[in-house]
Amino acid sequence: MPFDIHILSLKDILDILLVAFLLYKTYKLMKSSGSINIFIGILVFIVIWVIVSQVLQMRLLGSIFDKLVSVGVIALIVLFQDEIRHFLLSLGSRHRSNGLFRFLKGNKKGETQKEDIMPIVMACLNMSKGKVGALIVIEKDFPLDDIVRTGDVIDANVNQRLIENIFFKNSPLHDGAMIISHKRIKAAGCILPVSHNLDIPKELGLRHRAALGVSQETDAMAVIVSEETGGISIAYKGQFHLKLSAEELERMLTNKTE
Ligand SMILES: Nc1ncnc2c1ncn2[C@@H]1O[C@H](COP(=O)(O)OP(=O)(O)OP(=O)(O)O)[C@@H](O)[C@H]1O
Repeated sequence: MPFDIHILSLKDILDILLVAFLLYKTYKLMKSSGSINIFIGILVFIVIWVIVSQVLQMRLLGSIFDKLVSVGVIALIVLFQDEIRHFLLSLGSRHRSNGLFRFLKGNKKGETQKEDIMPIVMACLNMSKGKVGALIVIEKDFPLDDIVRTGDVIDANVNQRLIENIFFKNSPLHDGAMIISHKRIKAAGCILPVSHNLDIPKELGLRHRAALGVSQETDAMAVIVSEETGGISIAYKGQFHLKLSAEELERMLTNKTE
């Protein structure tokens, strides 16, 4: 068979770059959801498959691997439905609202009002001083109605004293998460999906895991005040931003980090 010399065209380079980008995105997604070993396993399988069927051209083993790959795609979709949903969500939400929070919707693009986030910032700072544990989830484009249903609906203005009151240790609603949407405290005492990421530091317990979980499955931002240390952290897009100062918290909430 004559050797086919093929000069790389611009399209090929673009093709390679896109595949590299997709692989990188998949790697990051798998890492944040704690499925990195599965990702490495799949890569190893693909390499073996390519060697067996393309390089060595072993027909019998190659055809078995081909069959496995065609069934495997469906298995992967079932296995990674959450990750795929998160990936599509992050692709979609990037092109909408330019990072403005849904609870601030109603403001024009780029007009995030400081007074809208200050009650949250001030409440978190006070709860941090008093070591009152809190978990506040701010909805963006992905609707959190299913999560709201797990708690008690409040539907009140975002108000510093109300936030502190809800998380006060003996309050009936202090357990679980508060959901803020459309500039309103929608609900409290809500149950969030817990992240199964194995890389989460041991000292971070369920409150932090739940915050990371919701940030992996939706595009919401979760603010955590630690009951143990008083530290304020944010989970966003499957990543922790730990031990934030007041300025950092304010900056992240006004979404200047985007
Ligand atoms: N799935 C969940 N959804 C919402 N809230 C949760 C969930 N799991 C735990 N919590 C909240 O976290 C609290 C338990 O926090 P835990 O001490 O395990 O977490 P932590 O991350 O170590 O935080 P802290 O630093 O405040 O102790 C529970 O009382 C509850 O209010």
